[in-house]
Amino acid sequence: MRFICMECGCEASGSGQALYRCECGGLLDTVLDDRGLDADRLKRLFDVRLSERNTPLSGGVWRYKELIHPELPMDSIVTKNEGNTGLYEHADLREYAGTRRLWLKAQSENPSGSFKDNGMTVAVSHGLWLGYSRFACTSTGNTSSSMAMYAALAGAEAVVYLPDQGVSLSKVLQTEAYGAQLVRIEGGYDAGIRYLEEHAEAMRLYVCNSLNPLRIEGQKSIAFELAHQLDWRMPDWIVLPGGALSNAAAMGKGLDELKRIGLIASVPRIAIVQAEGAAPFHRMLLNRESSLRPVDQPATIASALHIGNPPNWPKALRYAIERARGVTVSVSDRDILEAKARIDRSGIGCEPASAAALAGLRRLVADGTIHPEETAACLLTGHLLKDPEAIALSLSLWKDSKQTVQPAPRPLEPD
Ligand SMILES: N[C@@H](CCOP(=O)(O)O)C(=O)O
Repeated sequence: MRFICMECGCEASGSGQALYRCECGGLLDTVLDDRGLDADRLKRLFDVRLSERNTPLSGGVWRYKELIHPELPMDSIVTKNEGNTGLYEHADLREYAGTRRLWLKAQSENPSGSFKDNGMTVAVSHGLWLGYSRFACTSTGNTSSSMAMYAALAGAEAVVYLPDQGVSLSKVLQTEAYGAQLVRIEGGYDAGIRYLEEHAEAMRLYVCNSLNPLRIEGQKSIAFELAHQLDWRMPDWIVLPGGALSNAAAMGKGLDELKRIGLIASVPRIAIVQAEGAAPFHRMLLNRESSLRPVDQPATIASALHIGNPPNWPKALRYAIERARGVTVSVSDRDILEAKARIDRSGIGCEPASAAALAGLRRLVADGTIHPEETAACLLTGHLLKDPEAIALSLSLWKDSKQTVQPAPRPLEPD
């Protein structure tokens, strides 16, 4: 696997070592060697693997191993057959969004309840291959739950630098239940990333946050599985929530590779939806700025979007905006809760961050960016049970909006 700096273009090397950033400070990106990859042969291979049950390559990530981590030895793979998640259509949600067709890809059905598993199985497997036995992250709760689960499966140690702001209690409990050691830190996710960048190497900790390029490689599988489920014919738009922007970066990179190999005919456009109180990337593009100005105090009901300084913005810019002709939009917490209530009542269900995708799609159709005749897929990133407080809030919003004065029952007339 080759690691190239996004800033200076240098190739980073360091055998047996975890690589996150170049010496110049730029993010590292991986380059897929697509020589010899034949689209028809790959399609047949992926179909065969899909038809198998409970083999390491039958899951929705490692099924696409050739496009994710070709050289990783099979005995380093730690997997729970993650991916293989549902793709749903629901008439009420399509009507609410206003598009001709709408699919919802429920990464919330992953083993730890979020899309993080797609990337984490790859990051942890790669770390084990390099010889690490201690895995670390900072997190608003989904990343830590996922990392703790895979570390426990591998019999390794998990250390979580837990922010004292913007996390959901049930996600923290899930992380602890998988046996992770929790170290409280002051500040939010952004402070945690700064801490790990400074100290992880000295503590021989393998960092599993999405600034680790292997996380992005794993998350590309969401694009691959979506394409596979739709028989390699993609919708016009893919709409996803933007916090740390790993999803946007991975989706854009995955689509770019699918197109290059000839597995899809064209790259769908990407829409990134940020919460109004944590929208530095949207603001940067809106103001045509060339670099991101962090939001000091992110504020949103969507715990997974509680991020003011998304580390992956250069990758999201390259892959989701430039190569996938992407757009950004921001939505209010109220919009998020309203969309969440609809997704929950459709029987699919999700956490608030995921609902931002549907709220954003509705906004983009209303403002004319997306045409009603176009088709879209929204990515649902986390499970409904991840954030119980938000369930209560969206339920009361739903009940208020539906409250009508019931006519008093009439007494029965005697015959
Ligand atoms: N929502 C995330 C925050 C971003 O984490 P990362 O894994 O992309 O670094 C979380 O669950 O922690």
